[in-house]
Amino acid sequence: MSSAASGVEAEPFKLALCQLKVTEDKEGNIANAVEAVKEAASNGAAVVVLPEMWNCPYSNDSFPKYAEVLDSGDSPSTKALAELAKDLSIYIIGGSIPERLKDRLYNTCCVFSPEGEVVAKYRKCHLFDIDIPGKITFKESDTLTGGDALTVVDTRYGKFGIGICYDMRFPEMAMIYANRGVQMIVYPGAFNMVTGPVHWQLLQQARAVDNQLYVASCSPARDETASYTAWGHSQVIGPFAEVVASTEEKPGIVYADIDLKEVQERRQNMPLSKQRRADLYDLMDCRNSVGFKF
Ligand SMILES: O=C(O)CCC(=O)C(=O)O
Repeated sequence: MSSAASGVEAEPFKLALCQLKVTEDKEGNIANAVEAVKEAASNGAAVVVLPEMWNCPYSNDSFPKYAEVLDSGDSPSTKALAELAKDLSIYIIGGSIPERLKDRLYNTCCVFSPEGEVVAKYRKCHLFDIDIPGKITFKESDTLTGGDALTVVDTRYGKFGIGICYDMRFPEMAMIYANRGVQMIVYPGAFNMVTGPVHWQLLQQARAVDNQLYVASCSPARDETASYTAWGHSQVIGPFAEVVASTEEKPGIVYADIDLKEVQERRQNMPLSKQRRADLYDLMDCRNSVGFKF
Protein backbone atom coordinates (compact mmCIF):
# COMPACT_ATOMS: atom_id res chain seq x y z
CA MET A 1 0.00 0.00 0.00
CA SER A 2 1.26 3.50 -0.77
CA SER A 3 2.37 6.02 1.86
CA ALA A 4 -0.62 8.30 1.44
CA ALA A 5 -3.17 5.51 1.20
CA SER A 6 -1.94 3.84 4.39
CA GLY A 7 -1.61 7.14 6.27
CA VAL A 8 1.76 5.89 7.57
CA GLU A 9 4.73 8.21 7.44
CA ALA A 10 6.94 7.29 4.50
CA GLU A 11 10.36 5.75 5.26
CA PRO A 12 13.67 7.26 4.14
CA PHE A 13 15.22 5.60 1.10
CA LYS A 14 18.29 5.55 -1.07
CA LEU A 15 17.80 7.07 -4.52
CA ALA A 16 20.08 6.26 -7.45
CA LEU A 17 20.37 8.12 -10.75
CA CYS A 18 22.04 6.04 -13.45
CA GLN A 19 23.88 8.35 -15.84
CA LEU A 20 24.16 5.88 -18.70
CA LYS A 21 26.34 5.82 -21.77
CA VAL A 22 23.86 5.64 -24.67
CA THR A 23 24.88 4.29 -28.08
CA GLU A 24 23.21 3.28 -31.35
CA ASP A 25 23.04 -0.32 -30.17
CA LYS A 26 19.62 -0.74 -28.58
CA GLU A 27 20.30 -4.20 -27.16
CA GLY A 28 23.57 -2.91 -25.74
CA ASN A 29 21.75 0.06 -24.19
CA ILE A 30 19.26 -2.25 -22.53
CA ALA A 31 22.00 -4.56 -21.24
CA ASN A 32 23.91 -1.55 -19.92
CA ALA A 33 20.84 -0.18 -18.16
CA VAL A 34 20.16 -3.58 -16.59
CA GLU A 35 23.71 -3.75 -15.23
CA ALA A 36 23.53 -0.22 -13.83
CA VAL A 37 20.20 -0.84 -12.11
CA LYS A 38 21.55 -4.07 -10.60
CA GLU A 39 24.61 -2.24 -9.32
CA ALA A 40 22.45 0.54 -7.83
CA ALA A 41 20.20 -1.98 -6.08
CA SER A 42 23.20 -3.93 -4.77
CA ASN A 43 24.35 -0.65 -3.18
CA GLY A 44 21.02 -0.30 -1.41
CA ALA A 45 19.01 1.89 -3.79
CA ALA A 46 15.27 1.42 -3.42
CA VAL A 47 14.33 3.87 -6.15
CA VAL A 48 16.39 3.92 -9.34
CA VAL A 49 16.06 6.50 -12.12
CA LEU A 50 17.19 6.23 -15.75
CA PRO A 51 17.85 9.08 -18.21
CA GLU A 52 15.71 10.56 -20.95
CA MET A 53 15.85 8.47 -24.16
CA TRP A 54 18.20 5.89 -22.69
CA ASN A 55 17.59 3.21 -25.33
CA CYS A 56 18.42 5.32 -28.39
CA PRO A 57 20.45 8.28 -29.64
CA TYR A 58 18.67 11.57 -28.96
CA SER A 59 17.67 12.49 -32.52
CA ASN A 60 14.56 12.82 -34.60
CA ASP A 61 15.99 10.22 -36.99
CA SER A 62 16.28 7.70 -34.20
CA PHE A 63 12.97 8.16 -32.39
CA PRO A 64 10.81 6.35 -35.02
CA LYS A 65 13.41 3.57 -35.47
CA TYR A 66 13.78 2.79 -31.78
CA ALA A 67 10.14 3.35 -30.76
CA GLU A 68 8.29 0.57 -28.94
CA VAL A 69 4.60 -0.19 -28.53
CA LEU A 70 4.41 -0.21 -24.76
CA ASP A 71 1.22 -2.06 -24.05
CA SER A 72 1.77 -4.83 -26.57
CA GLY A 73 3.87 -7.09 -24.36
CA ASP A 74 6.43 -6.62 -27.10
CA SER A 75 8.57 -3.83 -25.70
CA PRO A 76 12.06 -5.12 -24.92
CA SER A 77 12.99 -2.00 -22.97
CA THR A 78 10.02 -1.99 -20.60
CA LYS A 79 10.00 -5.78 -20.32
CA ALA A 80 13.59 -5.69 -19.06
CA LEU A 81 12.78 -2.98 -16.52
CA ALA A 82 9.61 -4.68 -15.27
CA GLU A 83 11.51 -7.93 -14.65
CA LEU A 84 14.33 -6.08 -12.94
CA ALA A 85 12.02 -4.10 -10.65
CA LYS A 86 10.37 -7.33 -9.57
CA ASP A 87 13.56 -9.36 -9.17
CA LEU A 88 15.25 -6.61 -7.17
CA SER A 89 12.06 -5.49 -5.42
CA ILE A 90 12.68 -1.81 -6.17
CA TYR A 91 10.92 1.09 -7.87
CA ILE A 92 12.34 2.00 -11.26
CA ILE A 93 11.55 5.38 -12.77
CA GLY A 94 12.38 4.24 -16.24
CA GLY A 95 13.77 7.42 -17.79
CA SER A 96 12.13 7.68 -21.16
CA ILE A 97 12.01 5.89 -24.47
CA PRO A 98 10.22 6.67 -27.73
CA GLU A 99 6.73 5.18 -27.54
CA ARG A 100 4.67 4.30 -30.58
CA LEU A 101 0.92 4.60 -30.08
CA LYS A 102 -1.10 4.11 -33.27
CA ASP A 103 0.29 6.67 -35.72
CA ARG A 104 1.95 8.84 -33.07
CA LEU A 105 5.23 8.87 -31.19
CA TYR A 106 5.69 10.09 -27.63
CA ASN A 107 8.64 10.63 -25.29
CA THR A 108 7.41 8.38 -22.48
CA CYS A 109 8.46 7.49 -18.96
CA CYS A 110 7.15 4.31 -17.33
CA VAL A 111 7.37 3.81 -13.57
CA PHE A 112 7.67 0.23 -12.28
CA SER A 113 6.68 -0.94 -8.81
CA PRO A 114 8.67 -3.50 -6.76
CA GLU A 115 6.06 -6.01 -7.98
CA GLY A 116 7.11 -5.35 -11.57
CA GLU A 117 3.91 -3.52 -12.53
CA VAL A 118 3.80 -0.33 -14.57
CA VAL A 119 2.22 1.94 -11.97
CA ALA A 120 2.47 5.14 -13.97
CA LYS A 121 3.16 6.34 -17.46
CA TYR A 122 4.06 9.93 -18.30
CA ARG A 123 4.27 11.37 -21.81
CA LYS A 124 6.45 14.49 -22.09
CA CYS A 125 4.04 17.41 -22.26
CA HIS A 126 6.31 20.28 -23.28
CA LEU A 127 8.21 19.32 -26.39
CA PHE A 128 11.76 20.58 -26.86
CA ASP A 129 11.43 22.94 -29.81
CA ILE A 130 14.12 25.58 -29.69
CA ASP A 131 16.17 27.59 -32.16
CA ILE A 132 19.21 29.46 -30.92
CA PRO A 133 20.87 30.29 -34.25
CA GLY A 134 24.44 29.09 -34.56
CA LYS A 135 24.17 27.27 -31.23
CA ILE A 136 21.40 24.75 -31.10
CA THR A 137 18.25 23.99 -33.03
CA PHE A 138 16.08 21.04 -32.14
CA LYS A 139 12.44 20.36 -32.89
CA GLU A 140 11.03 17.35 -31.12
CA SER A 141 7.64 18.13 -32.61
CA ASP A 142 9.01 17.06 -36.02
CA THR A 143 8.50 13.49 -34.83
CA LEU A 144 6.89 13.51 -31.40
CA THR A 145 3.48 14.46 -30.02
CA GLY A 146 3.14 16.08 -26.61
CA GLY A 147 1.36 14.25 -23.81
CA ASP A 148 -1.73 15.71 -22.24
CA ALA A 149 -1.61 14.64 -18.60
CA LEU A 150 0.54 15.19 -15.54
CA THR A 151 1.55 12.15 -13.51
CA VAL A 152 1.80 11.71 -9.75
CA VAL A 153 3.07 8.36 -8.47
CA ASP A 154 2.07 7.42 -4.96
CA THR A 155 4.75 5.07 -3.63
CA ARG A 156 5.59 3.51 -0.29
CA TYR A 157 8.31 6.18 0.05
CA GLY A 158 6.22 9.22 -0.84
CA LYS A 159 4.64 11.04 -3.74
CA PHE A 160 6.70 11.59 -6.85
CA GLY A 161 5.77 13.82 -9.79
CA ILE A 162 7.23 13.04 -13.21
CA GLY A 163 8.44 15.50 -15.84
CA ILE A 164 10.85 15.08 -18.72
CA CYS A 165 13.70 17.51 -19.46
CA TYR A 166 12.20 20.63 -21.12
CA ASP A 167 9.24 20.27 -18.72
CA MET A 168 11.47 21.63 -15.96
CA ARG A 169 11.28 25.04 -17.66
CA PHE A 170 7.59 25.31 -16.77
CA PRO A 171 7.12 26.36 -13.15
CA GLU A 172 3.35 25.94 -13.39
CA MET A 173 3.74 22.19 -13.75
CA ALA A 174 5.98 21.91 -10.69
CA MET A 175 3.62 24.11 -8.70
CA ILE A 176 0.65 21.96 -9.58
CA TYR A 177 2.60 18.88 -8.51
CA ALA A 178 3.38 20.55 -5.17
CA ASN A 179 -0.32 21.39 -4.76
CA ARG A 180 -1.09 17.73 -5.35
CA GLY A 181 1.18 16.69 -2.49
CA VAL A 182 4.28 15.76 -4.47
CA GLN A 183 7.47 15.66 -2.37
CA MET A 184 9.96 14.89 -5.13
CA ILE A 185 9.83 15.72 -8.83
CA VAL A 186 11.86 13.41 -11.04
CA TYR A 187 13.02 14.73 -14.40
CA PRO A 188 14.82 12.33 -16.72
CA GLY A 189 16.52 14.87 -18.95
CA ALA A 190 19.19 15.47 -21.57
CA PHE A 191 20.23 19.09 -21.62
CA ASN A 192 22.97 20.05 -24.06
CA MET A 193 26.27 21.92 -24.16
CA VAL A 194 24.57 25.28 -24.79
CA THR A 195 21.76 25.35 -22.24
CA GLY A 196 23.19 22.79 -19.82
CA PRO A 197 25.98 24.92 -18.32
CA VAL A 198 23.67 27.87 -17.63
CA HIS A 199 20.23 26.45 -17.00
CA TRP A 200 20.32 22.80 -15.88
CA GLN A 201 21.13 23.32 -12.22
CA LEU A 202 19.50 26.74 -12.02
CA LEU A 203 16.12 25.40 -13.17
CA GLN A 204 16.23 22.49 -10.78
CA GLN A 205 17.12 24.70 -7.85
CA ALA A 206 14.35 27.10 -8.87
CA ARG A 207 11.74 24.35 -9.00
CA ALA A 208 12.98 23.00 -5.65
CA VAL A 209 13.06 26.32 -3.80
CA ASP A 210 9.74 27.58 -5.18
CA ASN A 211 7.93 24.44 -4.21
CA GLN A 212 9.99 23.25 -1.23
CA LEU A 213 10.47 19.77 -2.56
CA TYR A 214 13.22 17.48 -3.86
CA VAL A 215 14.16 17.55 -7.53
CA ALA A 216 16.06 14.62 -9.05
CA SER A 217 17.29 14.79 -12.64
CA CYS A 218 18.97 11.99 -14.55
CA SER A 219 20.87 12.62 -17.79
CA PRO A 220 22.66 10.34 -20.25
CA ALA A 221 26.46 10.58 -20.01
CA ARG A 222 28.17 12.97 -22.40
CA ASP A 223 29.24 11.62 -25.77
CA GLU A 224 31.15 14.20 -27.80
CA THR A 225 30.77 12.07 -30.95
CA ALA A 226 26.97 12.00 -30.85
CA SER A 227 24.84 14.32 -33.00
CA TYR A 228 23.35 15.65 -29.75
CA THR A 229 25.84 15.99 -26.91
CA ALA A 230 24.21 15.67 -23.50
CA TRP A 231 25.42 17.86 -20.66
CA GLY A 232 25.34 15.06 -18.06
CA HIS A 233 25.54 16.34 -14.46
CA SER A 234 22.74 14.17 -13.05
CA GLN A 235 21.86 15.52 -9.65
CA VAL A 236 19.58 15.70 -6.66
CA ILE A 237 18.47 19.04 -5.22
CA GLY A 238 16.92 19.27 -1.75
CA PRO A 239 13.88 21.28 -0.64
CA PHE A 240 16.07 24.18 0.54
CA ALA A 241 17.61 24.27 -2.97
CA GLU A 242 20.79 22.62 -1.72
CA VAL A 243 22.75 20.27 -3.99
CA VAL A 244 22.41 16.92 -2.25
CA ALA A 245 24.36 14.85 -4.77
CA SER A 246 25.72 15.35 -8.27
CA THR A 247 28.19 14.13 -10.82
CA GLU A 248 29.95 15.49 -13.91
CA GLU A 249 29.73 14.19 -17.48
CA LYS A 250 30.98 10.59 -17.36
CA PRO A 251 28.85 7.44 -16.99
CA GLY A 252 28.19 6.66 -13.34
CA ILE A 253 25.61 6.38 -10.60
CA VAL A 254 24.65 9.22 -8.28
CA TYR A 255 23.32 8.14 -4.87
CA ALA A 256 21.36 10.20 -2.36
CA ASP A 257 19.78 9.32 0.97
CA ILE A 258 16.35 10.90 0.87
CA ASP A 259 14.13 11.61 3.84
CA LEU A 260 10.96 13.26 2.65
CA LYS A 261 10.26 14.48 6.19
CA GLU A 262 12.68 17.23 5.23
CA VAL A 263 10.07 18.57 2.82
CA GLN A 264 7.53 18.87 5.61
CA GLU A 265 10.09 20.54 7.85
CA ARG A 266 11.06 23.12 5.23
CA ARG A 267 7.40 23.87 4.56
CA GLN A 268 6.76 24.32 8.28
CA ASN A 269 9.79 26.60 8.69
CA MET A 270 8.67 28.78 5.82
CA PRO A 271 4.95 28.21 5.11
CA LEU A 272 4.92 29.67 1.61
CA SER A 273 1.79 27.86 0.48
CA LYS A 274 -0.22 29.42 3.33
CA GLN A 275 1.30 32.82 2.71
CA ARG A 276 0.35 32.97 -0.97
CA ARG A 277 -1.82 35.94 -1.92
CA ALA A 278 -4.33 33.99 -3.96
CA ASP A 279 -6.49 37.11 -3.90
CA LEU A 280 -3.85 38.84 -6.04
CA TYR A 281 -2.77 36.07 -8.37
CA ASP A 282 -4.26 32.82 -9.44
CA LEU A 283 -2.55 30.03 -11.33
CA MET A 284 -5.75 29.59 -13.32
CA ASP A 285 -4.93 32.94 -14.99
CA CYS A 286 -2.37 31.00 -17.01
CA ARG A 287 -5.17 29.26 -18.84
CA ASN A 288 -6.01 32.52 -20.56
CA SER A 289 -2.38 33.22 -21.41
CA VAL A 290 -1.71 33.79 -25.09
CA GLY A 291 2.05 33.55 -24.71
CA PHE A 292 4.66 36.20 -25.37
CA LYS A 293 3.93 38.69 -28.16
CA PHE A 294 6.85 39.45 -30.46
O1 LIG B 1 15.57 22.96 -22.22
C1 LIG B 1 16.67 22.68 -22.66
O2 LIG B 1 17.56 23.51 -22.76
C2 LIG B 1 16.99 21.29 -23.09
C3 LIG B 1 15.77 20.46 -23.17
C4 LIG B 1 15.99 19.14 -23.78
O3 LIG B 1 17.08 18.80 -24.16
C5 LIG B 1 14.90 18.20 -23.89
O4 LIG B 1 13.77 18.55 -23.55
O5 LIG B 1 15.13 17.08 -24.32
